Amino acid sequence: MKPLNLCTGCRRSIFGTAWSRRAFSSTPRVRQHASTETRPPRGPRPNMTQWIAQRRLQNARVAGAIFSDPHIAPPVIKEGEGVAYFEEHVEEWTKDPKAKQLLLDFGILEKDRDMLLEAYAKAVGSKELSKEPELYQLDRFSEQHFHRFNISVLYCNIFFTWATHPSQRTFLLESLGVEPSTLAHMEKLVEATDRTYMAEEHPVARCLHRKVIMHVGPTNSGKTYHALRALAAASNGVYAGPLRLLAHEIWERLNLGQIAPKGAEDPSFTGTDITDCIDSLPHAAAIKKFGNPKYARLCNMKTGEEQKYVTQDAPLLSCTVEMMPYNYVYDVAVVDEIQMISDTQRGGAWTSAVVGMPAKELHLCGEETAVPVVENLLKGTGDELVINRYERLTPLKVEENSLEGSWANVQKGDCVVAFSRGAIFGIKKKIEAETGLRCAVIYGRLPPEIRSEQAALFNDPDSGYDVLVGSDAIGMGLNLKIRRVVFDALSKMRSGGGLEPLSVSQVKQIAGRAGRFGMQSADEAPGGFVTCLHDIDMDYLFECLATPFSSLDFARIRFDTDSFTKVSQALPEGATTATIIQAHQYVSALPPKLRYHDQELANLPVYDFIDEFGGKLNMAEKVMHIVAPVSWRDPTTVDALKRFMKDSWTRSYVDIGACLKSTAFYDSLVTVERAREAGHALRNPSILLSNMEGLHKAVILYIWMSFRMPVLYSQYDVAADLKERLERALQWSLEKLSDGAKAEHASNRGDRHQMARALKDIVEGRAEWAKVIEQRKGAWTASTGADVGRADRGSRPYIPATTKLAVKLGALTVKGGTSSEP
Ligand SMILES: Nc1ncnc2c1ncn2[C@@H]1O[C@H](COP(=O)(O)OP(=O)(O)OP(=O)(O)O)[C@@H](O)[C@H]1O
Repeated sequence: MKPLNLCTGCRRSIFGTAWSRRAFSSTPRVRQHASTETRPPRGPRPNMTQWIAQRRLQNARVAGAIFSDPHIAPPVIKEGEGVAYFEEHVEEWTKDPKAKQLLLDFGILEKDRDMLLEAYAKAVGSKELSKEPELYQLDRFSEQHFHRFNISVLYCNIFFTWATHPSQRTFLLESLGVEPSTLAHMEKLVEATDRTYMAEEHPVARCLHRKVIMHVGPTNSGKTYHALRALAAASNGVYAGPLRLLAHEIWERLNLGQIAPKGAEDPSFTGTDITDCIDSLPHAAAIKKFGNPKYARLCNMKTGEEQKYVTQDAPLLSCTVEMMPYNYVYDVAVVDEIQMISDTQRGGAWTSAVVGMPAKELHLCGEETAVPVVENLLKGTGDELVINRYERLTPLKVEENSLEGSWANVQKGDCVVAFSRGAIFGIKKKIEAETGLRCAVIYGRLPPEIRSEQAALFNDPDSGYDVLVGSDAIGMGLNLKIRRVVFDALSKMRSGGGLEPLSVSQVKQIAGRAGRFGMQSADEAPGGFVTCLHDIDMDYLFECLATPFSSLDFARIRFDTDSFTKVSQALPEGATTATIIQAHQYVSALPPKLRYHDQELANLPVYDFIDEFGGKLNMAEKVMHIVAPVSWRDPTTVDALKRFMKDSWTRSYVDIGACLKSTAFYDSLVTVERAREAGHALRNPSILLSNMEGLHKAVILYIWMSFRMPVLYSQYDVAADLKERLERALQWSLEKLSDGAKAEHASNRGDRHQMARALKDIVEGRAEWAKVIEQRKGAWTASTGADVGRADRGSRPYIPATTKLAVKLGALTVKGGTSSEP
């Protein structure tokens, strides 16, 4: 991105004439620029634009070291210079010890490996491969590589394509003397990893001629609104979003009739097909109080950790993208936040939905950036694509001035964005001390339920909370009444260490949360504002907001049990989990603009853990543990997983109490509960909070497992109780941090809670499930074999209620103690 040194006049033309509210009320002051004299009080902060330029230069200098050092970012290769780079650096890759070891791990004999690498380097160096750029997809070298390891992956990938191409066969076998068994082995590996025709992996979707409708535009432009109206009008359908918070919200809104179906404006519209029987529904009162009975739809909900069934055969389903069902044909499917298709850890779930969702009408909502990759994926499916583009519904204005480094300038309705938990609590403390305003907090480690509570406190004008301090977690899934977004900084810690600037997309997403349509009070002009704490960050803010979105480079793909099994069979016996995953990445032939999740490579040490602790797991269970929601950088959840696995060896079931109650994290919960009962203040609230957040993640992991291995992880109810206790304690602790705020507010939040209770009632009773479970038990015993046997020896196997219902609905197939869910 080129730095845009915008003068005031240019900014006006970009953001419109009314871009600064302060400009109207006061004489514009002379902007201060970075210098030692004007340095903000927090210490030296580099100008973002200069800093990015410096980092790119550093990256270019270390190009030679990229293959071996995972912490060095690959260089940015300019468009058109990719092929030259490929040819110039090939020898470095062929001599890289890690690349050599990898090929040995893949089962290539040392002698053959060295001959092949030498021949490959010669062939590339002599421009032989550049004559067929399409076969080797050499344009991949010009893509923007901000992800570690990618260049090494490309070299290896092209190496396999070259070595197994029929045109090389005679040369490699006869002239070079490579063993035929080595070539046969490489061919087997290439075949096992081949995903070139991934569209064909979804035969049900391929039988339909789908209409794919993309709703694209900036935040707050009504994209989801239009897609949801189509869903509310469909005779059956599914909504899939990135967060369980979002799945829950849409579930609530559909059941309560808060989404007007497409066509409701038509005078002949009489209501949905449940209008006649609304009075007999358990949530009739809630529908009448909180929604429009004419629009109410029956909708179930399914996330990784939670399932809510309003009725056995509800025509609609709201879920998280990973939980999308692929075994039914729907009339309408809505997939939200489609730009997440390139997410390095979860993007594969969006790719599968785009290619394989069996829906006659598939709505994809999100940023314009995703259009090219979706177009590319749909080339392989033959579906029809329609693109609807939207504009922001309310203006977003950039303020001319920063807060000049002072928290005293924070106002009611502001949302301050910072990028570490420590910074968030520090800022909250300062704002409360300097302004007397009260701050709610939202950050990624906080459970979604608590994030939602904190958002409700901020939105409620009578709660006593005026300001929100949050991380980029505010960027998605929450309807927030933000008047102005204030960036504390425009850089954040990268996962491998060190700071990195926020991307244009991140800045736009976060800034765009200000001035949400329909969230303003009647006396406020529509629209939102954005600024920074420090003057020095303002140029980068302007630059990001003035930069058009650049398209996503690629969509992500994930491995599944099938590919994992195939690849492990093609590798030498005893290949480690890490090697199986690397083979997917380094060998696989993919359609253009597709990449495996980076997560898989970043987590390699973690897979040793699966080998060490998961010795008794079968392939499907291994994959399940790999994709489980474990924050591998969070020692609490990793430790919890270890305890769960060890417990499963020694006991017939995983005892959540035995695993978690002896930890310091559980002690923190007890300490907070005692303080709450006694009405005492908290000592070290930050540590207590952090411990409880970790424990919450461990409990969520247990619940996630209990849906997939219900016999082994049999204490769903105990885990659910613990989760609720933790959420109450977390919420109370956060409120305690704001002395003077209305602590009792959370326990008496009026309508919102009434509505939540009413919706809880609509989930069917458990007696009916128990009957079904009895009927199914025989079949289970036969199919689960050892697992049920083990459970029977210990204690009566307990199947979580929600799993029972899912089984009853045929939504889960319980086999080998594991569901067939992703
Ligand atoms: N035509 C409309 N009439 C009434 N309300 C609308 C209309 N379009 C959008 N809204 C409301 O405006 C708000 C923003 O819309 P929506 O959530 O669809 O935007 P979006 O572009 O998907 O935003 P984001 O990407 O930020 O989630 C919502 O509260 C939605 O109900």
